[in-house]
Amino acid sequence: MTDFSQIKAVAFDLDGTLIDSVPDLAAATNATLQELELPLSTELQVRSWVGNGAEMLMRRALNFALNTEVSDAKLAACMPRFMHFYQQNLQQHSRLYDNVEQVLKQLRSAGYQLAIVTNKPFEFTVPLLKAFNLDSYFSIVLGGDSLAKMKPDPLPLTHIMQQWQLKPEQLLMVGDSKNDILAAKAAAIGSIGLTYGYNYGEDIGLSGPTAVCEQFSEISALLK
Ligand SMILES: O=C(O)COP(=O)(O)O
Ligand SMILES: [Mg+2]
Repeated sequence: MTDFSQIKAVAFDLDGTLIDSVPDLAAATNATLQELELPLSTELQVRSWVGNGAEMLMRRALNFALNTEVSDAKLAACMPRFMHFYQQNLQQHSRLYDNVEQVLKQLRSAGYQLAIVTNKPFEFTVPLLKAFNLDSYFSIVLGGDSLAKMKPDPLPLTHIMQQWQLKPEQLLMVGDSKNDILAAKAAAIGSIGLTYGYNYGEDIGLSGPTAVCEQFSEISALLK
């Protein structure tokens, strides 16, 4: 039986964990591809390309559309367009997963400190949290570009442990992707893997999280 009794703080992933953001990410990806007169991506493809930040999403989309490795220069030229399109429609078609707000409220009332550790660029992270009225739950918010390295590097998690003076057994990572689980392992902390998210179409259980949940609501039973 997994023992989370020492946990004092929880770091949450964002895309595929709290928010199903792929519909808007796909729209911004396709608006960028359309401008370049390239073939468009399906939402299913974009689901399998999310996980390593906006630039990697666009790199994967361009590699597929061009049927070859995109040059760094071409990718760099496209990024401002993607950022522009995504900024315009961050929450048009995105939605909160079931019971997210309820569980966050419960955890805060129970005294847990909560953080966001996402690979999404920081400039989109806070507006998206605000759009869904979630910003007040988190006292640390880290985007993929907030520190020198993003998940699966442990740096965002070790940063939180330093900020909040936590031992590894006191911090838990909750996410949908192997990047979340690998970052947690590298930081020597526990993790919960959620099965409903993206994870490149792979089973999150294969990454070996401490526990696997099928629904966000199951987290409250693990953290009493
Ligand atoms: O934007 C991404 O690529 C992934 O974001 P996440 O780390 O919140 O899942
Ligand atoms: Mg995710």
